[in-house]
This record gives sequence, C-alpha cells and structure tokens, in this order.
Amino acid sequence: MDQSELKKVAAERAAEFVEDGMTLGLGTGSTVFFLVEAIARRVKAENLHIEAVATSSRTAKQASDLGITMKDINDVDHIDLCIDGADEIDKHYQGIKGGGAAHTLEKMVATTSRRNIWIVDESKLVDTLGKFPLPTEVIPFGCEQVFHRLDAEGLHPQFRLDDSGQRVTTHNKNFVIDLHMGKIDHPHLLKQFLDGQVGILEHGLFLDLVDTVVVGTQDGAKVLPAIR
Ligand SMILES: O=C(CO)[C@H](O)[C@H](O)COP(=O)(O)O
Repeated sequence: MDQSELKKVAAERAAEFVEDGMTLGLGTGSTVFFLVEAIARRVKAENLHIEAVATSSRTAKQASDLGITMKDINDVDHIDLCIDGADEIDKHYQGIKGGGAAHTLEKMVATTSRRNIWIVDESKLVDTLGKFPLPTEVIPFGCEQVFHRLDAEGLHPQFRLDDSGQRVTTHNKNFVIDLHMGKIDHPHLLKQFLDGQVGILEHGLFLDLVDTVVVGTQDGAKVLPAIR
C-alpha cells in the first residue's frame, strides 16, 4: 500500500468510533478527506443522526456536500469526539499539526472536544518531535519582530511560502512561520515559550490532548492503546 492507501485504511477504521447522536469535530487534510467519506457512508447506510463542526472550509464543504449536518462551533454546547490527522506523533501521543495551516482552528475544536483521536499513516510515528517543521500562526502586525525573536531564540524560523513565493495566509488572514528545529527535546518548555509570545496566535504543538491513535500499516489499521 502507498501512503495514501495507508491514510485511507486508518481513516476508515476511525470512522467506526462514530456513534449515533454524536456531535463530531472533523479535522483537516488528506487523511481526514477519507474519514469524511467513510462517515458519510455510515450516515447513509445506518441512518445515523450526527452533526459536525469542521476545522476548515475545505472539510466543511466536503462534509456538507456528502450530507453531513454541519454546525458552527459557536452553536454547539459540546463536541463528543474530534478525529483529525497529524504531521508527527511521538510515543506519548504528543504531536505536531498545522501542515495544512489549519492548526488554530484544529486546536480550538480539539480542546473543546471530550475525546480526540488522531489518524495517520505509519510514517508519522516518530521517536522525537521536530523533524517536521513546527508551524506557528502569526498576526501580520509586528510579524517581523516575532520572526527576529524566534530567530534569536535559535528556533530557525521561516515564513511559509506558496508555489508563487507569496507568504501563505491562514483562514484568519495571518502568516505561518515554520520552526525548522530538527528535534524538539522539551515540547512542554517550547509550548510554554511559544504560548507567551505576543503576536503568535497559535502553534502546532498539540500536547496532552489525544488519547487514541489509529495508524494505517501494511498489515491494516492498528488502534494503538489509549493512554489518557
Ligand atoms: O494539521 C493538519 C492540517 O493543518 C493535518 O492534519 C496534517 O497536516 C496531516 O495532514 P495529512 O492528513 O494530509 O497528512
């Protein structure tokens, strides 16, 4: 199986966690694309009554086109289960997200949800976080100052550019600065530092949020043991 098939295997297994009556959080990315398809199939086949909050306009459109009832996050009183992809996950289920620049909305939905599941192909499992550049979302006002602060801290910042060399902008019209650190030895300390930086709206370190990881492997989907 190639990487895309492994993502699909994980997504289809995770769709089985959805129960009738749930309010779901739906992540963003190519793995979540397969998840939304699988959930929509279950909704039709089993006449499930679910509603969902999306973490991007892409996911919202796909889900709504497939007949899933979509809600604004401000109009739900809770989210039962959020299922999302990830860019890296370590053995404590700490992770990096934001490869699709949607991490602020994803973190809002994840922290609102009672339970979080990540779906990944096996290449995303790592010993130490940080090979994948850590995304931060930075407001345009003063972004060069933020950049210099991150640089002075030795965090190897780079503005994310699109194919035409323009700065990538997020849903909130902010910029993305990726931190090319190579490895993150102390994720909690880094989180504390980034949380304290004026101008950084949110970053892609997702710590202590996820209890279950579903991995697509060459032997099929594996649900890793729940740890929280
Ligand atoms: O964090 C994300 C988007 O901001 C994605 O979940 C992450 O990048 C994984 O994407 P994919 O499933 O396409 O590999």
